[in-house]
Amino acid sequence: MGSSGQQVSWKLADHPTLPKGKTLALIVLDGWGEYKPDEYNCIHVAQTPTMDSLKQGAPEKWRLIRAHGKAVGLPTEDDMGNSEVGHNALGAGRIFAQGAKLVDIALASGKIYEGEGFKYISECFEKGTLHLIGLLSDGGVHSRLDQLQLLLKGASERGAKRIRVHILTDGRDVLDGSSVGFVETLESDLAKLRENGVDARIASGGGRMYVTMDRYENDWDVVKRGWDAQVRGEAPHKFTNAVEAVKKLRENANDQYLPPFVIVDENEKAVGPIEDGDAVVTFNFRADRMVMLAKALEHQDFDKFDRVKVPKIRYAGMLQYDGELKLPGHYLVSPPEIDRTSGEYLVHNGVRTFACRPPSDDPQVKGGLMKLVSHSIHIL
Ligand SMILES: O=C(O)[C@@H](CO)OP(=O)(O)O
Repeated sequence: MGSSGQQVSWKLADHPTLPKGKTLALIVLDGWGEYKPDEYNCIHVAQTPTMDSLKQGAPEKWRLIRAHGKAVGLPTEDDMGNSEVGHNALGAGRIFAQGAKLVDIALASGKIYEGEGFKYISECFEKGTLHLIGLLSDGGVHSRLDQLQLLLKGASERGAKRIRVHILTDGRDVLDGSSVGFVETLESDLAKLRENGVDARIASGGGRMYVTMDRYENDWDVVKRGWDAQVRGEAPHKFTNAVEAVKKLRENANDQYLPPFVIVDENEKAVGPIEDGDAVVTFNFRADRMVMLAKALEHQDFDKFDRVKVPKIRYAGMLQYDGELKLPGHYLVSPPEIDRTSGEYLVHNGVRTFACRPPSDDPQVKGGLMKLVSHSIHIL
């Protein structure tokens, strides 16, 4: 059965030019591409004899494929590609809407608020606080500021009376230093919510590479630093204002590596630690750098660091980040369901495949390009 529910044949017709029985290599070069041939294009400027000879040796066979924008299921042509969307799109043979686009559609139609995930967290709005944790930028790779803004508006209109945002500054998908402007924009949105009677504030923060957004269980201390600030309200730096915090901490670190900070009131008390009865949403749509926090928030038997305090909360991800682990169990938007990948077709047609990939790409590749199938050999 295909995703439409129709019975679809696995049979592949013979290729018109590729000979049968010969070995074929598919090699993915991360970060390689063609663009305007000017002095700022490092691939154009570099000496690339092998690629040049491949291109010039058989120009009739040379093709360019798009790895960004609508061609890979992103919302607009201005959206840059990235490893997750690339791995999902390669080999699918069709364009699947990716996380960013699925969230846009769900927010625009309002369906996000009708889903099980939102209903689940909104049970806490009457008595508890809604915490939103995620990357604060308009990079569009892991999250987007405009989606956070819509979620803040939508949640407050649907009963959230107390909201705390735990920000992670970017400087990787966007220019270093842009964090200050993003925090100012968020602060002015939160001020408007306060004018309308919603107690909305930034509660904590830190740079994405130093706080929270580690991936593939590389360094649990990164997640712990975030946990201490977000859940326990503890961090080495305390400020009463988030713009001031980011400006001050940037004197010694760039956006990606800002140390963790908490926002405190006039009595030095953290304004927004996560407590029993609260709701938590991680608003990144991209999975890889949210999975570790999702485990810490959701797993009862978590043992990667001492959480000290484990509040009883209702937690939902923007998307479900790991389909195999069903993590998290509650989510606001369903992730893309990528089926019938080229790897599956090859297996069904008796073509043996050998796949070799870096372990770091494992979760993404498993879902897309080479979806693990029983007859292929995968080497990490
Ligand atoms: O480091 C990451 O998380 C992203 C950029 O945000 O890079 P890549 O898509 O190459 O994994």
